[in-house]
Amino acid sequence: MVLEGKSLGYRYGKEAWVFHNLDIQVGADEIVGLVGPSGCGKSTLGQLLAGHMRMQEGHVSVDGVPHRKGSRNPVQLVLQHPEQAVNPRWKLRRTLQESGMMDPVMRSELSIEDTWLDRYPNELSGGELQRIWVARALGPETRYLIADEMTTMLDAITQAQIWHAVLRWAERQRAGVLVISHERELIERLCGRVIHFPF
Ligand SMILES: Nc1ncnc2c1ncn2[C@@H]1O[C@H](COP(=O)(O)OP(=O)(O)OP(=O)(O)O)[C@@H](O)[C@H]1O
Repeated sequence: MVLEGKSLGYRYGKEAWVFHNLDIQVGADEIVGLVGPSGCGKSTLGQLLAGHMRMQEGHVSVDGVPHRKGSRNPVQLVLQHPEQAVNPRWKLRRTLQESGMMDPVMRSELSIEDTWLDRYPNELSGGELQRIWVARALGPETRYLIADEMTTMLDAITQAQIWHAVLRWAERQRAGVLVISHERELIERLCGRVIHFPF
């Protein structure tokens, strides 16, 4: 079981290629770090693996099947700014319900309080809203999580809580996680394998 990108290439418009002929694998059950200098293409790669951008070269497969982003994407991407990921006009209960993610265990592990669910996104703090985004991403159909600077803006306690919940979820679900981060300590603590990009 593996999330696999083969011979990937991407360029924005007529700009130079960000990368070319790139192969990457993240096994289910694996926590893999992706590190590299600013601008080298880590976020671009994350978007391609999650199917959020159209491939220009190569292909991505999820557990041996070509990746097609449907209503239940098995590859979930969580970024830094949750306010851009949720519908500002929906109360958060609806946001979680729409994703089929009302699992009380997950909510408890992420310390999501029931009262938050009756609020709009702008009525929560950044850290509270990020927990909602993470909960939404970790549904039963999710096979791989791509965490692109997912906890960078958060305080140490919230960071630790979120990662603790993600690691427990990954273990239960036998899911793979790709951790994109500039924080070396975090990568060293979490990841069994680290990919240095560009490679
Ligand atoms: N929408 C865009 N249009 C044009 N160029 C872009 C766009 N998004 C990113 N780029 C360029 O593509 C390259 C790779 O960007 P990307 O965000 O993938 O890098 P990164 O490694 O994630 O960087 P950082 O560590 O700073 O987040 C950079 O040179 C960037 O300027």
